[in-house]
Amino acid sequence: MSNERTADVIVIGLGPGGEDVAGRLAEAGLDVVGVDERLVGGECPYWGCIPSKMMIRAAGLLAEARRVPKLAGEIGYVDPRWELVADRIRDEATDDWDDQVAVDRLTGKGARFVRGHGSIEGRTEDGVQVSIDGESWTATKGVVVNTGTTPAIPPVEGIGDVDYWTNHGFVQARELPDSLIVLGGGAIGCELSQVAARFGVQVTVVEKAPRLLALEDPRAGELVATAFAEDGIDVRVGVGATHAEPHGAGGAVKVRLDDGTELTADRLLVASGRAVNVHAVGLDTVGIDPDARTVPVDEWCRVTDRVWALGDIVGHGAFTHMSMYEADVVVRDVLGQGGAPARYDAVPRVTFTDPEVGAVGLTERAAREQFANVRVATVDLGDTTRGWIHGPGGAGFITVVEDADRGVLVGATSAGPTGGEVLGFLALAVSAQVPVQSMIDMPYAYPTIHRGIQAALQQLSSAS
Ligand SMILES: Cc1cc2nc3c(=O)[nH]c(=O)nc-3n(C[C@H](O)[C@H](O)[C@H](O)COP(=O)(O)OP(=O)(O)OC[C@H]3O[C@@H](n4cnc5c(N)ncnc54)[C@H](O)[C@@H]3O)c2cc1C
Ligand SMILES: NC(=O)c1ccc[n+]([C@@H]2O[C@H](COP(=O)([O-])OP(=O)(O)OC[C@H]3O[C@@H](n4cnc5c(N)ncnc54)[C@H](O)[C@@H]3O)[C@@H](O)[C@H]2O)c1
Repeated sequence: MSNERTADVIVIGLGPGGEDVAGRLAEAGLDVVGVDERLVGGECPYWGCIPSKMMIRAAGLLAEARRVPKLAGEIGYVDPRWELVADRIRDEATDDWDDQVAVDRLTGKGARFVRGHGSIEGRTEDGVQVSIDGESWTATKGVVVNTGTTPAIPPVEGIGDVDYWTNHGFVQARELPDSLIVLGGGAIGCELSQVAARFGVQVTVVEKAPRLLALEDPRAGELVATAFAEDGIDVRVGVGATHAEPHGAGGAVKVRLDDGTELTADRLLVASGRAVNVHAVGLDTVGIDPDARTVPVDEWCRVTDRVWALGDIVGHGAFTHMSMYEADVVVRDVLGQGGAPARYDAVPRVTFTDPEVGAVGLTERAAREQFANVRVATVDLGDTTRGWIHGPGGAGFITVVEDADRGVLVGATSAGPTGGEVLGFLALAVSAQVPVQSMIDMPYAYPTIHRGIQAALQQLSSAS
């Protein structure tokens, strides 16, 4: 029996990266056990990226339809139907939150799958000991941890009495409320606020930082706030919630803000960041501070000897593409294949609001802290041919941040109708350290939005 509870590698948590690691190591011939207490694939396919982008696709169509009268004629009354989105999420995206396809994909690659709670118990000479729902297992070669995050519920008095939503409640909703207070104006808060508003919900966003998307270029938050005003969203920035309480039937809520304002709505959506639970997965038994906000790893995603961690918990960008990027690093390290270790100077990210906000590398502020000689230039899309042609929905900008001593970009933001796609060029430029002069000297197709990159680069020589 004990052999059944021994494997070469145990992967605890099968988010996008963990699933990839387990499958690839099994395909390479290792005896791999993948453990997940919920659904194989993690947050992204069932409650994150994919369902939220399905919502955004639908909400974007509504917004475009409403722009038709300004540019193309009459299409009549646009009547949003949330049930179409809810059905598509249930039937096409999540199989009604059933992961059988993903389990079969994983076991088809040769891995074993155990549904349960995994936790590291410590290390012995035989390997790393893992408890799976209380049963002891041994991983002779090592353990990979990809357990992700859970919503961080802010210390707002009374919030525990409120029947609030996190992303899970919103994604699984068959009906939207008439009104919604969104706590947090980061990526989740902004994307879901705009979806709700475009489906007719009266939305108020409360963000305690001075602006929306506070970690990005300040122009991005201002641009999104302007778009939100057009969507009828009430944006309150620089103010946090201090108290919340139920306010009638269902999930109705009353929220008090620290400026004394009281808001009421049919539902509260908490989107105020995410938390890592080191203790729950036993990383404290291998030396990690149980109160750590992220799990420190080296450039090969090693926590310590024979323990690797990847994805949101390592804190180098809570994105599916970073989880997959780190998965590749871990697979190569476990198999001793070498290659490039992880680097984080060109992390791309896109907030899929309309306008989309794409960014890579450093913001201007972060670059000025790191480099002595920084130049920054911004082009407004309205001043480019394609942005001007686009008309309604075409607002945006491209900002480039240069380390002038080396003549390379160290950061960039592209916000606009295709901000996430334009980002591809900028991400390559930052990652490969392409000389700014060679990007200025090349031709750019006309009239494209990405041609605005050249205009921004040309301004760098006269920028400071
Ligand atoms: C609404 C929303 C929208 C998003 N949109 C995007 C987007 O557009 N693009 C993007 O790149 N990212 C997006 N993200 C972020 C993205 O979902 C995560 O970065 C991604 O899922 C990677 O996370 P992860 O690899 O750390 O693991 P996760 O996806 O968090 O999965 C962790 C897994 O570990 C399991 N687990 C946890 N603890 C244990 C345990 N002790 N034992 C066993 N199993 C355990 C969980 O059940 C889960 O299945 C979004 C997130 C949200 C919430
Ligand atoms: N398009 C994407 O790639 C995408 C989409 C959604 C989520 N994500 C990932 O998921 C992660 C979590 O998203 P998130 O939006 O929850 O976190 P976040 O950290 O991006 O934003 C949370 C916001 O809530 C605010 N906040 C915290 N406490 C508050 C309070 N008491 N009152 C008012 N505001 C408060 C913070 O100031 C912050 O701006 C992100 O870091 C992102 O990496 C990515």
